[in-house]
Amino acid sequence: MITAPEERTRTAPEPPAVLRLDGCSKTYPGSPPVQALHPADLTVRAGDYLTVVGPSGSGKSTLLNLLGLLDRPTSGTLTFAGVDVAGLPERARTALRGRRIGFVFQEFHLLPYRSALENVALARLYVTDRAADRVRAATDALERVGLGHRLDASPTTLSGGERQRVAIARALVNEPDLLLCDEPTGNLDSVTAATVMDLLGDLNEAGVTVIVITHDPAVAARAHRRITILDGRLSARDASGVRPLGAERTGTA
Ligand SMILES: Nc1ncnc2c1ncn2[C@@H]1O[C@H](COP(=O)(O)OP(=O)(O)OP(=O)(O)O)[C@@H](O)[C@H]1O
Repeated sequence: MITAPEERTRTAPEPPAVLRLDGCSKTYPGSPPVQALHPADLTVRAGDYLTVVGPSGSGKSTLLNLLGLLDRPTSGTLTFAGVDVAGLPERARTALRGRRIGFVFQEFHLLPYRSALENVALARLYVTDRAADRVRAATDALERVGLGHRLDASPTTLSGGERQRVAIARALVNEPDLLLCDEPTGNLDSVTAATVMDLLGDLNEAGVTVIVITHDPAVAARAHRRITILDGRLSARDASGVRPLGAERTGTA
């Protein structure tokens, strides 16, 4: 079939949104209350690699807790994989989080008396009670992060970089829609940190949607999209610098 020129030049449709914030804000109660996140709009699409960078106290943890469905916004709507999650009951939010978001933290949070394989396989209890499936998926995930030869190793015998790889394998084991990383290199020396960031880049190249929250501009520079957070306000940053903010809202990124 001959394709009309206008069809050939038509741009590909945008990938689906994994996560959408529409006017999401967060105010912690107290006297006085603390507005940690001003109303913000943000869309994260399948295959994105996005970093949120900001100094201490700027609102990074507040945003991470919202993006990871660990907390609810004070106002606005938050949609994850097409589901409006702000009003979901806690049990449904926990299920969504366990199955569809992989978390990577600065402190690796591995169980010291379990092998690498067991640490990863345990996370798959969210999706199956079949032990053989859990072992297979955990083996695949550890191979994916280059640790197929250390399945039986205890985390206590692994280096910091290897521990973080196990944590990344654990985050991947349920094939999540989103990998959400909170200061993933915070406990690593700069050389090891670079290898972990290389791994996150490779995973993104392979199609994994990645968000990294960090105070480290070098880590942030790895991403295709960079969001800055300052005093609870988001702004978008790309190679050309800070983009002007949306006129109607200060937090459109
Ligand atoms: N539970 C809470 N109650 C009241 N205020 C809070 C609460 N949690 C955070 N805050 C305040 O909200 C603001 C943003 O805090 P947040 O922890 O999100 O920042 P952060 O960028 O993650 O900081 P850091 O890098 O130091 O961890 C800060 O002023 C903080 O004091």
